Amino acid sequence: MTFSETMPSTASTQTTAQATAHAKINLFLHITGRRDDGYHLLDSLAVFAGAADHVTLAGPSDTMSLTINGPFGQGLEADDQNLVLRAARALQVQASPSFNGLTENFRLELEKNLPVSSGIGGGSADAAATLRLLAREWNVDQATLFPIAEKLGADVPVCVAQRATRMQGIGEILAPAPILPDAGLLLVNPGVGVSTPDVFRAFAAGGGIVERPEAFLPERWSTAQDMVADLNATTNDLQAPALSQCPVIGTVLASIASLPDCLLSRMSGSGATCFGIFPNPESALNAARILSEQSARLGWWTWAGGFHHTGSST
Ligand SMILES: C[C@@](CO)(OP(=O)(O)O)[C@H](O)COP(=O)(O)OP(=O)(O)OC[C@H]1O[C@@H](n2ccc(N)nc2=O)[C@H](O)[C@@H]1O
Ligand SMILES: Nc1ncnc2c1ncn2[C@@H]1O[C@H](COP(=O)(O)OP(=O)(O)O)[C@@H](O)[C@H]1O
Repeated sequence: MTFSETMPSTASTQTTAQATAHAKINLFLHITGRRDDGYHLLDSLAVFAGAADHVTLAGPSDTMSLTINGPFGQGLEADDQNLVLRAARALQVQASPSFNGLTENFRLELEKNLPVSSGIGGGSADAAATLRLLAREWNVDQATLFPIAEKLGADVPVCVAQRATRMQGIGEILAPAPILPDAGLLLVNPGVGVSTPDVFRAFAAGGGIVERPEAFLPERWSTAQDMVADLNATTNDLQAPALSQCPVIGTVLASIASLPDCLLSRMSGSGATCFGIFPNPESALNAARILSEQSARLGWWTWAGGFHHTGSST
């Protein structure tokens, strides 16, 4: 983590620790099989955007507690089901034998900037950020976080790593991904939550798994154009089923595709957030400016910038 992610100082003398929970984007998502428990096997290239939530240790407390603020905080309960508290408690159990005078309970604060249930793994990223943050505080080795992460959700392990990763299985098999170019990224969410189970159900009902050769990925992409040339041979298998549940996704995809310099327009995860790839962050910001009148009128959330290039622990 960078210094600014981990140790911002408050106005008072107290020092707080913070971790950044970057949005996960599935640049492609192929469904390759199904497990006996009904979960679908994936082959996906997960990358991270500059857009992020923030989790802060706001001070010691009698119990592990959570407050939520930020533009998407309303409607998200700070209860035992919140992935921040679930992650904190899961790690607490593992770390407890070695507390030795360390603070065991914290007031946690979540700044919720990412739309909820939107295919960019905000809850998973929050859980992963909480694990990384408390692991630092309690001197827990980051490598031991992965088994805990897996139990919290299919996307949590990749969010612990928080670097471009090829994910397989249901998200527990992680392999290195190509080094990414300095491409531009535009995210657009139409403000409609999509149910992940419903989208997987619609996928199965719509014909299910397509046999195809495994996607080819090089060691690096030097330009956004090179990356998109390879991504054009891939798809998001959940896009059509999500569109059948939530037709506005089609409008979002077409709007992104019509923007100047857009190289690719696609949905992330189970939706409804869609992304556009642009030659560089400046062209993505320019595209967001052009879209701003339409997105304000329709109540769409947008974010423009680049990839988060650094892994979580650097
Ligand atoms: C589709 C992906 C791709 O990265 O992203 P999101 O749309 O969530 O961002 C993930 O695999 C989502 O993982 P996650 O968000 O943890 O899913 P969960 O809440 O555990 O799953 C909700 C439900 O979706 C179905 N499900 C989920 C994942 C999977 N590989 N196969 C499934 O069939 C199951 O019915 C499961 O009960
Ligand atoms: N901190 C959190 N942020 C977002 N969602 C959360 C959080 N904790 C629990 N959830 C629940 O997790 C589910 C998935 O949320 P999210 O990760 O935003 O979806 P997606 O992976 O589709 O973007 C939602 O039903 C939400 O209520």
